[in-house]
Amino acid sequence: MLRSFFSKNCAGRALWSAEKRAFSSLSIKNHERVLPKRTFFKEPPALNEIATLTIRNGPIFHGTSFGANRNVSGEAVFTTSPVGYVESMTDPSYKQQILVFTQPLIGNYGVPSSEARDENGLLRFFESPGIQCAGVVVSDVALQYSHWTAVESLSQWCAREGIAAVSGVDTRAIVTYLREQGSSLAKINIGEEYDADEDEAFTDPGAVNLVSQVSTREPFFVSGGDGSLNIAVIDCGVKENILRSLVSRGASITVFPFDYPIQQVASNFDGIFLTNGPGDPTHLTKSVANLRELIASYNGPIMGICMGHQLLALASGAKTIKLKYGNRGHNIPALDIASGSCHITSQNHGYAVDVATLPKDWKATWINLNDQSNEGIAHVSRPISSVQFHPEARGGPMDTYYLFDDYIAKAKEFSKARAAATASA
Ligand SMILES: NC(=O)CC[C@H](N)C(=O)O
Repeated sequence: MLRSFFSKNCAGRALWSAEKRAFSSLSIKNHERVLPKRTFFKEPPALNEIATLTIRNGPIFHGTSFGANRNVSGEAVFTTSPVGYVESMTDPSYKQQILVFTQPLIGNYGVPSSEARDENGLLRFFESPGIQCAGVVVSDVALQYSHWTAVESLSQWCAREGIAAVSGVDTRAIVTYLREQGSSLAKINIGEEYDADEDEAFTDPGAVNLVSQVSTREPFFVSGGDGSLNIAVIDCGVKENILRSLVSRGASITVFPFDYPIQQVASNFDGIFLTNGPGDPTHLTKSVANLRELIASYNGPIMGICMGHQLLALASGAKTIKLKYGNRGHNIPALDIASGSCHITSQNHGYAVDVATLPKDWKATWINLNDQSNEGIAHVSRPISSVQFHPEARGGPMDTYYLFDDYIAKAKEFSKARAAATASA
């Protein structure tokens, strides 16, 4: 039975009516994240203009612009992914970051349509409705493109979305600097004029709650399977492929804003899922407090990915740390401690769980074989676990897809147990 809670406005938001069926598509809008309106720009790409990447207290790189005629600021980070620039750039976890690609040629297969949907009504090619990073830096951009899904070039896409883009710089030198000095604040200026010393022009994404900028404003529902398996997703900036991975396995999902008091409605669900998201997890004090109550009161399976992993760790009482330059790529080896097997994983994070601070009823389950940082935790006796890497991939290898199968199996088991308990009550 759905409680009247749903009809209340618990976080200053209008929620759907309790009188309607709990998870019916009649009661809430299907398949749409409620996000601030996107602004599109009409100007063509600023091609052949000088573009300057200035790293705060660091080197300055002059190249050529191929995106919007706008100056941007953010945190410069690098990714070693050879492909998947569309997926990376639309991943909300890259919010306010300037993404440097180590792959020398980017853009050669163009950009697919943002409108395309799959059979469940989810975005087909994008990980969110549009570009999330602030800017991109590449060694060489392909202005000519060819792919059956492509509708425009990387350059046209960046211009339309107001994203600054630089090519013709030595990305090896940038990456060498970032590896030695750590992820750094940076800005991209288009045109001849730039002021390397103008400190206030550097915005620090680590200083603010970025999740509130990318999480859905309202809960939404996506129907999957026969409707009997219901998962609640806490959206910290969810990648569409997390939603696809749940729905394609037969789950109906209700996606909640990041700070929603999930512990108050959790008993309606067969499992809770915590998503990826941008920025420093310690800003999300409300979400952590909600999770702490959830863990204390809910017996179903809880799974977290990346930001979700870090939030779960904070809720358990552990701490997170900022890594020097993070892990971003599609080729990162992670060891499953229990089985002793190594999997190649997709990653995008700057923070990590400090495994030394894990309370005794939690254990580390995965380790990064490049830098030995934590890649996963689990509760010692309950079906609660999370991973730092991205089992949903997109882009990247699908080696750890099976973690979704395991989670869905646990949710089905819990669903049966719930049904049996209700029947005998
Ligand atoms: N992809 C993610 O969820 C990233 C988590 C967090 N923002 C970090 O950088 O560590």
